[in-house]
Amino acid sequence: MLLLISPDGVEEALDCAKAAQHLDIVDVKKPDEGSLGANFPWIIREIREAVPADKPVSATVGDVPYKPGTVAQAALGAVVSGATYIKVGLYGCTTPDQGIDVMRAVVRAVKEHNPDALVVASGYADAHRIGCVNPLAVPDIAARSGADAAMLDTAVKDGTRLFDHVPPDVCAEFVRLAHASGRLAALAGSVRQDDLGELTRIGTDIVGVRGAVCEGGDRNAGRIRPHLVAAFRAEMDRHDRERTAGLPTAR
Ligand SMILES: O=C[C@H](O)COP(=O)(O)O
Repeated sequence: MLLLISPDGVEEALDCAKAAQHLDIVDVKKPDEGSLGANFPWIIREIREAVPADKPVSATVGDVPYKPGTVAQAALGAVVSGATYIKVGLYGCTTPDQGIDVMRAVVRAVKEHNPDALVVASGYADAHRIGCVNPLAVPDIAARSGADAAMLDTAVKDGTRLFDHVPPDVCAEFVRLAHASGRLAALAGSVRQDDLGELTRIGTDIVGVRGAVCEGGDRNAGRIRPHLVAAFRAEMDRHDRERTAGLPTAR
């Protein structure tokens, strides 16, 4: 399982760089603009320069409306700025067809610029609270649009978590559907260390976190701390080892 960490700007990205050996992807977002809020192109560039070259930088394009042209341009901005994972939150898409329209436009805009960049279609575990597309529709949206990964995060960061909205057996189905079409499955949403056993067991490819590696577990007031990133990674590695050894993934 890969670890994606979301700093809120250059200063926190530098802290991520200090913990670079413990993480796999640095994810640029602007939390005060939403769960998948988009940051400025120059911040993506600065963060790309600040983190080691062998660590991919991801950028969120926002909690986007159903406006394929607008979103495609934003996605191009992210990839031009140096991101190689482009994440799109399908906030304003109420049907799978709308999600596919948006993601097809994004895939074309991104891959024409950089065929190696990965496009991530993200839905929301708490979709029922915001009226957007059902979480289990996201793997099919990813497959039919040519995106590389299907993801879930939470839209409302109020302390509720991924498994509060989409229980582990449904997340397992999400992962199964993504893998069935050859996509990666990424899961996030106030994930904590004690969720890692389940996330490992169901075969999650990428886990995304912020709050769990911020001081006090507070994604807003707390800052990302390298020692918390290291501790989170150690727990991931423990579960990975147990899974590889065929042991039950204990908490
Ligand atoms: O993409 C990952 C998100 O930023 C997760 O943030 P969170 O762990 O605070 O919900």
